[in-house]
Amino acid sequence: MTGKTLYDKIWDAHLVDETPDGDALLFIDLHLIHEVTTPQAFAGLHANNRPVRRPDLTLAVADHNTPTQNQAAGIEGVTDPEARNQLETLSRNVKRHGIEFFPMGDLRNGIVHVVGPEQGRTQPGMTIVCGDSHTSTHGAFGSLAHGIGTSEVEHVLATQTLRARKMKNMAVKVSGKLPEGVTAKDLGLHLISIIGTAGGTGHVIEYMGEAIEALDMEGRMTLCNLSIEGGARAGLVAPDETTFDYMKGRPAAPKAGAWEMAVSHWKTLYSDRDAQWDEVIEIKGEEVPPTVTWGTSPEQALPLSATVPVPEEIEDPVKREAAKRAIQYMGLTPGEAIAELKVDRVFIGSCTNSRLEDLRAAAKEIEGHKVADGVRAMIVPGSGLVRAQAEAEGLDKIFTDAGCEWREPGCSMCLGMNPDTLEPGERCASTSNRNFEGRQGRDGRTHLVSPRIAARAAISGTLGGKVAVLVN
Ligand SMILES: CC(C)[C@H](C(=O)O)[C@@H](O)C(=O)O
Ligand code: SF4
Repeated sequence: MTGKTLYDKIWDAHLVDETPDGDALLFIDLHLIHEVTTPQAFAGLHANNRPVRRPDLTLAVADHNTPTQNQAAGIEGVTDPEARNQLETLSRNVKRHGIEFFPMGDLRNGIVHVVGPEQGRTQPGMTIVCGDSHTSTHGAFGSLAHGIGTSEVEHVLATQTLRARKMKNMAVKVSGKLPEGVTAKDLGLHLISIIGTAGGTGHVIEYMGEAIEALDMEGRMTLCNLSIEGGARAGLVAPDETTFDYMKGRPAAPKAGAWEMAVSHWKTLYSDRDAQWDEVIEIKGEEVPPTVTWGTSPEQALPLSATVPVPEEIEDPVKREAAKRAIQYMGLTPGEAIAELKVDRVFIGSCTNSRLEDLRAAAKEIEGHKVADGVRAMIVPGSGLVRAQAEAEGLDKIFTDAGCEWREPGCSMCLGMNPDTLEPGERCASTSNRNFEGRQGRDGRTHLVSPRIAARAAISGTLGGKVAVLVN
């Protein structure tokens, strides 16, 4: 018998039933919900007069369309009628079904993919779903975590199971060490530039190798978060001491004797040496450059030191056309240095990069500098707890002294469903994960980068982050 991958192990442990042609039913250990993708799901339940099967395995937050200022004013302070309606509907639904909810303004509230791990609700070996594609983030703990659609949200609410089909196994092996200053964000974007946005389609990606083992949990979450942008619904990292250290003592983590038992189970969660892989990608850690997207797709990513592609030099006709269009939308000139592009805005936040380590990395660059003239920089912590801890460490002071805006938690300008948006034509260095046309506001231009590069862009005014030497 051949060995199993980590994905195979979690799948097998959660299989309730499977037909011979592969239609399976999986038990779901944790269902995360937010205001945008649940209203119809609850409405469907109510129409059929069904209860929520396991409110105890469900956790709700309000994150996508919450404003990032004056959250203390509550829903009353939300002016957009659609946003307000979604927030009110969620509050009503969680109350009716006895679901734990961290409302806007609660210190524990924040972006769903920051809150689950922070609370210790996300645990190794679990199956985790949410009506949100970046649920892949939670795979950093060695849990099978992926996004689902609204009709599936209704199904999980009603039954605590999910209809699923087994995906394929892809291994991404990263050997050696990442160069100094190169982060999980650079690695994720670099990988997508190699495999493309469809490269992981139909697969679960397991990240492994020395460079992955060396990542902290924040880095692993960043990388797993980006799996969906590479086409894979889920990403995984096998749990290890780094995982257990992060989890220990978190509110929902197992306590006392249960902790030891949990850890000994979690230690069985790895891919066997003789596991079968459908696809293997190998990357040398040393060769991963600081990476930035220049276009309107996460795969249009290049080293920060590169120049904007010249479409005529691209052989593949589909890619050539895509590059032409992206260059036009992004207001670029073929052949110009990416590092020299001037930015108008900087956004440090989103479920990709809004955790404490991300803010620390940004603060390290910004400390003692001022935001460049004409640049507006917004720092949006991923949760109220991240915000409070950052303040306890004085990071907010570093940011505000430099002239950055220090905001309250939420998805914010990652997708601009709240008042935080780009103006048409504005160029933004953003630590988020999507850069398609209009993502951060109509005609806004997004360059996806690490917190380190974003912070340097804020103080230098250019993507490449060279702080101008002032001569007077
Ligand atoms: C609103 C939600 C459905 C969406 C997603 O699933 O990813 C959002 O979080 C995003 O990042 O675009
Ligand atoms: S921060 Fe962005 S990517 Fe993450 S859940 Fe919110 S909108 Fe989606």
